[in-house]
Amino acid sequence: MKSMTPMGRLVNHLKMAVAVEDVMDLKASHSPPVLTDPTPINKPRLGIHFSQDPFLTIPWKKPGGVLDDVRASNWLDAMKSSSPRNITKHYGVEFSSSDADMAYRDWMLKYPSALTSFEQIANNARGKRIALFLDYDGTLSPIVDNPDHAFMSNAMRAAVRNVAKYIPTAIISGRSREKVRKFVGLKELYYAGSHGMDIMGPVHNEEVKEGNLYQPASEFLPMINEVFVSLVEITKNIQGAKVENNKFCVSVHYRNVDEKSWTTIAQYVQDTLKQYSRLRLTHGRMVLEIRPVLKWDKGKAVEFLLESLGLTNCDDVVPIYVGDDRTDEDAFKFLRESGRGYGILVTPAPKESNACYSLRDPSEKHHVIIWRGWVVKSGGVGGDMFFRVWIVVPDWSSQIMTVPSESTDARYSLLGSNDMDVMEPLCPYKTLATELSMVLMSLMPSSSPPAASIVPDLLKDKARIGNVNLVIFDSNSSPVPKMKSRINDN
Ligand SMILES: O=P(O)(O)OC[C@H]1O[C@H](O[C@H]2O[C@H](CO)[C@@H](O)[C@H](O)[C@H]2O)[C@H](O)[C@@H](O)[C@@H]1O
Repeated sequence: MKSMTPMGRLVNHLKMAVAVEDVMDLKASHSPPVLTDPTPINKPRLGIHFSQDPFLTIPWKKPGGVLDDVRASNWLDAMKSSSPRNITKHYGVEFSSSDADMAYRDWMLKYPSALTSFEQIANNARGKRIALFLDYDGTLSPIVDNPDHAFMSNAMRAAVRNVAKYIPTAIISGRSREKVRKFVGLKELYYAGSHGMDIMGPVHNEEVKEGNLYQPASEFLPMINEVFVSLVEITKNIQGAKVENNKFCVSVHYRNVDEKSWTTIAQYVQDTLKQYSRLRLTHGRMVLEIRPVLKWDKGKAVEFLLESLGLTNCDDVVPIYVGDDRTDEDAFKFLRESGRGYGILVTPAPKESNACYSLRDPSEKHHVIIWRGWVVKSGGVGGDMFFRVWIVVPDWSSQIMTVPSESTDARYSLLGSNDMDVMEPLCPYKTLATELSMVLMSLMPSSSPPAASIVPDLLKDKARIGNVNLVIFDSNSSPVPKMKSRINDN
């Protein structure tokens, strides 16, 4: 029997999901989720087991809006602690930086660094399939004051593009799907916008603009638009406040608002929510997020995508989720509770989490190392068999890379945290550079000294390298097969 492609499985799952929605929709007034696939939907097959009631049971409820993860009296505290920008002053308590370091080190006993634990994670995943789920803001892009300027770097984009060649990769964001997709700019990924309420598979055919969608909250669209307009209006005189329409949810940003006005902004949001009993509030980093009272979150989105990819109930699948925010906890929790995969929390300050590992420095280079590592470990580039070849440098006069033979004494490791530094001298060959760096990583014995400080010198002085083999890289394909044959030639 012909095996189904991931996209075929997604389409299939979308059909099932609509059926799920049928079961969920006991109130009959739902419009069905958008489904661009015209095939009629037949009987339900519940791949994902949802409760029959799609709405949250609210144990604590005021008339009107629902305060989800905080009580009204704690809004201000929650707002203050929502974004640990300065770890020497966290939860209002001053720390010396050495105290903060020590606290962080203690905390890391519970949430070890994903960087230093990479080999261990990779060994546990050996021979298994990895699925990668990435949050966007604060994970792939640095937190910045203006949400419209939260761009990810080209190096990060290249790394995600590369890992997605070998591992199913999804972006799960609180942003609208369209916006986050525009920021990321990679059509080959899965995207779940609006905290997972707007899911789309990769678009392979340029003419099909929207791909296949799953939008479990589509009935809330008019309500969300209404709330957006009203929040824009009432907050317009609060300097620095910004209201963002994320399609199935609305973000009210207070990062640039004077702390004295936070109570006012919280009051406005609370007043608005009172008029909408079917909306609830969650907290993000310096942002209040208003969303439907639906049992749907980033954890559900991960579950949905695993199902769509045919990766549910498989012992050989290791889902990895990387995120920085409270809303990512739903995904960490899903992985933890289902006993599968690992959550990696990106945070500069200790905090309780359902993640297993941590990344302190949200700087791109750490992620890049990890994604490239996954490519190597998943057999995409190199693999163990290439661990005994030495170093790669570009020949600047042509797009030819040179590989010293084993007779050279250039044994340097790129598994340290500085290998992005190696990329810098390779800028003229940016596309190639990422491939190149991945190969380097796969080629270097992990126990050897860091190459980062040495490679720039090597680039300047090729005479030091000794015997070289020439390997022509094609930036559109993995360089390894060519390299392999070249090495075997010797
Ligand atoms: O799930 P995410 O992809 O992490 O999205 C969550 C929110 O991210 C954005 O806000 C955050 O990042 C901004 C840019 O760095 C920052 O200015 C803001 O303070 C952060 O909260 C986005 O603008 C929101 O709409 C998302 O809900």
